[in-house]
Amino acid sequence: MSDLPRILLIGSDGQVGWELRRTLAPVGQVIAASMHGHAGPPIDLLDASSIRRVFNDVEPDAVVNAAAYTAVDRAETEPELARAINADAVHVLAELCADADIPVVHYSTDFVFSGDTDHPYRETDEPAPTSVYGETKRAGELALLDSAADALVLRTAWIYGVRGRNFLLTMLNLFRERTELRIVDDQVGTPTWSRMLAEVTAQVMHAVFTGAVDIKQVRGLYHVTGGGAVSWYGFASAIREATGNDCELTPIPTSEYPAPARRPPYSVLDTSKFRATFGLKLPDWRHSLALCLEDLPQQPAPRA
Ligand SMILES: NC(=O)C1=CN([C@@H]2O[C@H](COP(=O)(O)OP(=O)(O)OC[C@H]3O[C@@H](n4cnc5c(N)ncnc54)[C@H](OP(=O)(O)O)[C@@H]3O)[C@@H](O)[C@H]2O)C=CC1
Ligand SMILES: Cc1cn([C@H]2C[C@H](O)[C@@H](COP(=O)(O)OP(=O)(O)O[C@H]3O[C@@H](C)C(=O)[C@@H](O)[C@H]3O)O2)c(=O)[nH]c1=O
Repeated sequence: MSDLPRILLIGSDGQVGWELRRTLAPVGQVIAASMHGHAGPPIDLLDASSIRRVFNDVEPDAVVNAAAYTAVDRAETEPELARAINADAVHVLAELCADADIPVVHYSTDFVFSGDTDHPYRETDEPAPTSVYGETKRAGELALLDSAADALVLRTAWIYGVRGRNFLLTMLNLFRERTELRIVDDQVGTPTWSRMLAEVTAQVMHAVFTGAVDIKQVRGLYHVTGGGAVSWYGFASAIREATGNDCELTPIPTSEYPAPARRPPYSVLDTSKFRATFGLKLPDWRHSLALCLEDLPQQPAPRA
């Protein structure tokens, strides 16, 4: 039997969850729960009894919840499903973690903000979500922050990586298929590498387990993204440049890319509270993009 603390990781097949499996391994004994139970117990966040059963079987020393309903456009027509996963299930987790008196880490999103601003959002700024996804994620934040649980709610943004559904992989696929792409240039945020987020999460968990920080003192809400800011067009251009693709990119306004869900025009997050509390650096998005691209199994060949 390992003396390491037992970490119940929920959503271990998602893009962040998959990275957390590796980064949390030196910090604790990771029990990787997921919908389909590939690497650990199956769990269905739509079923409170499933959450309670897994929790009681695992007897965790901490919980990390990386599961969520993340289909931003589809959520507009499936609000009940999005709410059940992003808010109701989190409420159940909050109660379980509070009763067991164990820490819980949870992720939220820049989409809790309207984006009608031009300065980086701080944790003290009032959320005003303009999409079902954003609304349900805000409800999930409150389920933890208003509970007695020792919760760390990490609000992040624009996650990409070598796995899962994300903008980087979408662009690399489209670069192969198309000669021209039109990309919105009036939504500004900060791309965040899934592995970087998983690494800082592990460092925070380590600090909590070793007592380097007192969870009772630091519990609460934190903004955690890469550094810097860019539009989706700027991000696509950087990916194109770094991978030597010659697909032509045209900047367009959001009005020319209609979608069911409204996205915030400006959702840069001020991460100074997180950096100061935990003494951690958050690399600039360009730096992380370069590291992530090194890790891609296959670079698409530039067209001849
Ligand atoms: N992606 C992004 O750009 C951003 C994400 N976030 C937040 O970060 C966190 C991680 O996101 P990310 O890794 O991108 O998300 P993914 O969509 O990649 O992964 C989410 C995981 O949750 C699982 N899941 C969905 N429904 C259930 C359910 N009913 N029971 C159990 N598991 C379920 C999914 O399983 P399956 O695949 O089988 O459906 C999937 O593996 C989330 O809280 C998200 O809201 C915040 C900001 C930006
Ligand atoms: C494919 C494509 C997208 N776009 C735009 C649409 C959209 O405004 C933007 C990003 O599109 P995506 O669908 O990849 O990303 P989107 O679902 O908006 O991403 C969001 O996901 C959720 C989960 C979050 O929490 C957010 O932080 C954010 O990352 O790019 C173009 O302009 N042209 C294109 O060809």
